[in-house]
Amino acid sequence: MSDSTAKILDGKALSKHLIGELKERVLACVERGVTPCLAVVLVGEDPASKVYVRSKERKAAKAGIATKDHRMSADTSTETLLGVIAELNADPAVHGILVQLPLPEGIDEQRVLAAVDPAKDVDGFHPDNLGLLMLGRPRFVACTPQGCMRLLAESGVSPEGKRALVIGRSTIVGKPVAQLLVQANATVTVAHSRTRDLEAEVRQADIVVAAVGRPEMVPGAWIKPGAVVIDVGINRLEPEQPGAKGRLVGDVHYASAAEQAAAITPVPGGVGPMTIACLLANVVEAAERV
Ligand SMILES: Nc1nc(=O)c2c([nH]1)NC[C@@H]1CN(c3ccc(C(=O)N[C@@H](CCC(=O)O)C(=O)O)cc3)C=[N+]21
Repeated sequence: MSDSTAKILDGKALSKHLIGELKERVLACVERGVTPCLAVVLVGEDPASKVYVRSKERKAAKAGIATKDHRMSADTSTETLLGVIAELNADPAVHGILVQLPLPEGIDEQRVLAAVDPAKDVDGFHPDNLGLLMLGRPRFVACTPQGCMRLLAESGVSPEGKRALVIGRSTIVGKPVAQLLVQANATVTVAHSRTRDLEAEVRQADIVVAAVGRPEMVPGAWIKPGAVVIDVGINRLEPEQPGAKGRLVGDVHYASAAEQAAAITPVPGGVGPMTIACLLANVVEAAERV
């Protein structure tokens, strides 16, 4: 018998609400003669990336944000890509620049990310913006970590004084979300592939942020009763029938975790849509600063 009482942190609904709220700010920009514009740079043919990019562009349009698409072939050189970024940096009509990751093999990702004008770095991946976050003076904060914090706020549980566990230490999610949790006065542990006893860490955590990209790796039985679970993983399982589409699951086993947790994000419909809403909010912020 399931006695699931977990509050479902509905990222899809919340992101709709946030994008709706952006419309007014976009209008205020437009009245000053500034139409917020996001340039999206997509290198190569990764089908999943194409889906994300399309979804971003559709939602941008809903908020009244313009988008400029730059598709480049997978064999593009780092130099050519740097040239495109220099043009976008210099273009006053462009307020935000997003270079879709991962970049194809052979492109120097660090050089590319560092080349984006930090004032247009709506992904928050430029070393300046990562540094400002570390200093507690954030300018652009990476979108997925921001989305996680927004969903955590939605749970009604304050991170202050709580034990927070971040599983994963990537530059785009794990590290920045750990930093945001520290700034929210949580006691933060970062677990990763070399962590000796992940189960023991999870069992102690009042807040779990899972960002490893391994389908259902955290069983619900590990979740401390009353914890808040923020699941960043978006993993597509092998389809049950050939030709069918596999199911999307998170890094946490949702059904069993929902029986333990006070609040939990679903996959899909949790962190993913919030990432896009936060990206668009960053674009509007960049345009407002002009
Ligand atoms: N520079 C850069 N910035 C990014 O923010 C970035 C990136 N590169 N590369 C790829 C990842 C992935 N990403 C997602 C955003 C939303 C959903 C999303 O909304 N997913 C839906 C499900 C979509 C589906 O059905 O496939 C959901 O979770 O409900 C997923 C993935 C942003 N990324």
